[in-house]
Amino acid sequence: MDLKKRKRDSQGVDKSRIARPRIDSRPPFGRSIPAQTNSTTASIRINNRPGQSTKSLTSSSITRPTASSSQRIPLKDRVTGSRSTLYEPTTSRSSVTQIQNKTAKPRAQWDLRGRIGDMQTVLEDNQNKIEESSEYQKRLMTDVVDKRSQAMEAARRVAELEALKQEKQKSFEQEIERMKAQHHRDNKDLENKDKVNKEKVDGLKAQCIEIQDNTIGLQTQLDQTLVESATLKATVAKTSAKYSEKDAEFSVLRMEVKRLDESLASREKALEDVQVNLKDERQKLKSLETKLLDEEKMRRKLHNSIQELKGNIRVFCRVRPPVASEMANHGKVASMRFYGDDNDKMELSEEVSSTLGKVTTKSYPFSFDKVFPPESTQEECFEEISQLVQSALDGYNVCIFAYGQTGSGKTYTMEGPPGAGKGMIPRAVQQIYQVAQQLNESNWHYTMEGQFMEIYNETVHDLLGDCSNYGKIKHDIRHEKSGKTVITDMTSVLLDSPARVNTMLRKASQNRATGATNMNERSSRSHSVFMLRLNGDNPVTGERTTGVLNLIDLAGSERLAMSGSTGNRLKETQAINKSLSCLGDVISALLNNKEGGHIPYRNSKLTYLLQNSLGGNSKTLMFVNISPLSEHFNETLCSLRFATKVNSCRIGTARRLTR
Ligand SMILES: Nc1ncnc2c1ncn2[C@@H]1O[C@H](COP(=O)(O)OP(=O)(O)OP(=O)(O)O)[C@@H](O)[C@H]1O
Repeated sequence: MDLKKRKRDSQGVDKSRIARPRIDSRPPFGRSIPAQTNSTTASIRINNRPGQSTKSLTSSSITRPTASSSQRIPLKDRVTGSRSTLYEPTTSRSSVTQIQNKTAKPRAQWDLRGRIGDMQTVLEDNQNKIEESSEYQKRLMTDVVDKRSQAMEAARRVAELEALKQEKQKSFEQEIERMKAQHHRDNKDLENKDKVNKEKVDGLKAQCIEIQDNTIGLQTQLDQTLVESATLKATVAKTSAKYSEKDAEFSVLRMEVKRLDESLASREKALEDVQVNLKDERQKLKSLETKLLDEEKMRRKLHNSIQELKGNIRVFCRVRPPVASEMANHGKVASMRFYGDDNDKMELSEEVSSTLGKVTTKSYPFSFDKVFPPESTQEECFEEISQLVQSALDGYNVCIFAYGQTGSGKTYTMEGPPGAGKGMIPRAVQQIYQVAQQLNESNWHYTMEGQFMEIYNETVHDLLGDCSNYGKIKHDIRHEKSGKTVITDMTSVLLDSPARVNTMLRKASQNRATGATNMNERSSRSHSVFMLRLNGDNPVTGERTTGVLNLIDLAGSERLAMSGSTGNRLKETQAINKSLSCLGDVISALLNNKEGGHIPYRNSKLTYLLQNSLGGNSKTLMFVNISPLSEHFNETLCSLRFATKVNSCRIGTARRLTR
């Protein structure tokens, strides 16, 4: 049923069902219902809805039982479709006849009594039926009431269903709207996704193209690799062939190895014998080492004895050659003669005119430990002093001076130009390195520290320090009880290679140049002292030594009268002369050699600095440098006389310094 029709019907009870139940034309009894029975009316009031008019049901609208039916047939409820519990009356007229037929024969006309009796029976029967019908009607009425309440219930249910339907419809519509909106959004999303996917697809296409390009490239590489692979295969085949050859060679070698193994076994046997011999040899070597140490000690002792025999203070005289500039200026060379079996004598001579005008030659003979004529080389000079360097390594204090007038060759002798002409300082250091290495074999290990200072106008300057501090720091000299001389704030350089010495000399030269406007001038007017401290350590014997090698380039020794100086220069010259004179005094005092006698070391900075190198425990060598020119004759004479004085000085037996 469509919704509209159902809505219309929901206004009241379905009249088609209620008002027009299917009427069975058959009477409910076995015979026709009498007319008076039909006239029986039952009025039923039906309340469809509040406010609706009450409709009445007549008996005609009630189903009647068919006349022919003698069965009890349940009536079907037309509204609910369920079977009714009402049953029609079963008694009928024919049944009366049947009773008569069963009980007796048909009554004769005359049998009024019998016939009245039959009629009474029929009457009673009819009365029963009427009662039944009345009850049946009552039941029908009850049934109608039930049906009506069912109809109302059904109508209420229909209304509820209608409301539910409305509600559902509304929710359906909302759901449809929501779904439409969702659908719209989904569409949008899909469009966006589609767009993104398109972009991705485009990207993938581009990648695809790139991959295709790469694939082509790789294909090309693959082709090349295949070609290379083919080449390699060919190479492998060749190598395999070679390998076979080598394998064969290897077999031969294996046999050789086997042979060598056998040989090795025999050699191992021989080695064992050698090891036994070696053990013996080691023992011998050990005893030889001990012997060597003893001999080294003996060598030192003998070396020192020789030095002592030679004198702990020695004087060498060196005459420099005339330089080119002097010859160009028509310089005249003084007359000198060098002689003596040991090249230890020289004679200066000059022509002297008497008051009568007679010219005679006056000679001045001198004898020193060694005399080096102008042609002597640096190497020859060093040969003579190398033994003193050895003494410094052995732990003695050694002092080597260069004394002479300005320009006599002191700096040349001490430092010299680089290369073959190098002077005593670089040669001494070089020898020390060499000897120190040799002494390593006798378990002696040496370290060297160098200090380079200048004494100018009785003030000590550090030539290895910061040049900006030059002349600003006051350096004090202290002598420790151990015999070590300490100069405060003085730079000390570890000289672990000969190259370091050259660097150090350059630095000293630069600092000297900084301190003076004219370097040559300054070097002439100051004493420079290179102090090399040598620390030896022998862990085997436990011996430790400290030797000091002092190499001193003295200031020009020219006399005050000769220098013709004034002002500052005069002051400088006085300071130089004082210090040189003090040096002479110290040497004279040492010459007197009185035990415990006063030695005036403190009278000058130079002698105080060299106190420990000029005393009894030291070895001193003085180079007297002289000029070959006759114009310097008198100064040369003075220098040689000073040197002779020094040479006659015999310093007491030297003592070795031990730490
Ligand atoms: N044995 C030598 N052989 C060659 N040239 C030398 C020799 N001795 C010195 N000379 C040269 O003589 C000149 C002066 O020498 P040097 O500067 O060493 O003298 P000096 O005594 O140190 O002078 P100063 O007191 O001014 O320092 C220099 O040109 C130097 O090269």
